[in-house]
Amino acid sequence: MVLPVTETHGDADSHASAAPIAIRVSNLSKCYPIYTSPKDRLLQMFLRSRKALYKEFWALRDVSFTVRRGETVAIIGRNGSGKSTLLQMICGTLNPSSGEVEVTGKVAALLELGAGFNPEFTGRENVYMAASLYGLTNDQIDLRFEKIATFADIGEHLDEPVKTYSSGMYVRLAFAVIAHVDADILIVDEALSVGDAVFTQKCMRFIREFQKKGTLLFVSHDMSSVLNLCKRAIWLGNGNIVQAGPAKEIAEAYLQYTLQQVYGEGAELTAIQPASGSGEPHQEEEDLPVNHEAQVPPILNYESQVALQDNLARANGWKSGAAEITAVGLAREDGSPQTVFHGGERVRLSITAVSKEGLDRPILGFLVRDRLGQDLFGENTLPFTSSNTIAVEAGQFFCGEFVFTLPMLPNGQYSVMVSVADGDLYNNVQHHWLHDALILNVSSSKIRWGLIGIPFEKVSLKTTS
Ligand SMILES: Nc1ncnc2c1ncn2[C@@H]1O[C@H](COP(=O)(O)OP(=O)(O)OP(=O)(O)O)[C@@H](O)[C@H]1O
Repeated sequence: MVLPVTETHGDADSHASAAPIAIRVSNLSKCYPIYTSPKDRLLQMFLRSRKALYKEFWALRDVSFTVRRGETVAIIGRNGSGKSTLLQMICGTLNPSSGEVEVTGKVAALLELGAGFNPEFTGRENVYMAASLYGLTNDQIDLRFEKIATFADIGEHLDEPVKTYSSGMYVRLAFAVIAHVDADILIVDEALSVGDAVFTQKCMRFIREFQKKGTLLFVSHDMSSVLNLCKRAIWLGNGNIVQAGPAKEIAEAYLQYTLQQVYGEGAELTAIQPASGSGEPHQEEEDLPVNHEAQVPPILNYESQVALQDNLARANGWKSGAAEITAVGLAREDGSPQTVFHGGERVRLSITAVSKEGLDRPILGFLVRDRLGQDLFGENTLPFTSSNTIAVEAGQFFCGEFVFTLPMLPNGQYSVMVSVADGDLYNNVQHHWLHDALILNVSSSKIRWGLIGIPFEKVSLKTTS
């Protein structure tokens, strides 16, 4: 295995069709009584069912589907479409008006801020309370507490009442608990997005690991997260299933629907089916305008600012003890320090490590990941040094440098994973791996589409006969 190594992402869905059913939702409905005045609500208590002083509001109506063990299924839909209502009934925190939910296995949920913890209790007390609700004994919680606290990483706030927590701290603790209760089914919603980049990455790593064996229901308005994590999606609208099927198909249909809502009736959007042979380009390659100039300035100012955050001391990861990364830095190409960079700028990324036991063929590598943990780009020293490898002795420091053009990234936070290994292309051993040694904060980016931007040199609009 050679650096940078892509961690294996769970592909549980590929065998999902043969797997037993983990969640069965049958004709599930939830009706809320809506009173025009509080007085009517009171009066209704006396009248019981003799006369209805309320209107019925069906938050969910006759919803049925199954999820097999090992599947990751997205639940999407506009605000108020019934997603939380459905998930609360799957968790057992809300009773259905009719229909049934059958769940095989232990369900743990990270649903909306505010759910779950007692605000008057400290974080520590809430961990014990929440974990015991998930069936853990006090002894089991004692044994796992350190891991939960390390995952949450909220320091001394753990002994303060939860009501004083920021939303990020709250989610950190809530996720740390559900990650350590041996859940078979996880339900995660948008609440996750309030965490910072380091925490979100930690959660995504946990989720990807969980996907290898567990069942996941993932609620999101972010279609790129849905496509990245899920193979199947269920679209809810006004309490009904609008469409269910492959995530790509559903996400595209949902996107078209939401765009239609934005455009209104003035423009009707129709789905386009590819005609046979439509994959062929309309123009021969040689007809396309080619710009031969070496350095063409971009016609738009795509500049995005990349602010650097050294996270080495707080980075998550693991080590064997044979070698350790001691510094990671991003500087100008000439090596001079800088804390704010621009997309398209030439930069130098350096990784310094120390050998503890002596390494025959050290390798240093890095990988830049977006907030969902998707690998964007990276490299390791091996392909460049295989013909003149260096050996390092115990106690010796060594440094790998990578000079490249910083790509233009959409706004957001990115983490830089770094690692040190020893070996060659076919046989190498990782010694120190840090998931988020550097954080890149990208702002003012004009890049709107895709994971990475490119500078467009020529864009035109003209009429053709
Ligand atoms: N206790 C309640 N009493 C009356 N109506 C309710 C109650 N709880 C939810 N609703 C209504 O049920 C509908 C579905 O709500 P739900 O919270 O499930 O939607 P959602 O899809 O999760 O929305 P969001 O994306 O905003 O979280 C909404 O119209 C909401 O106003």
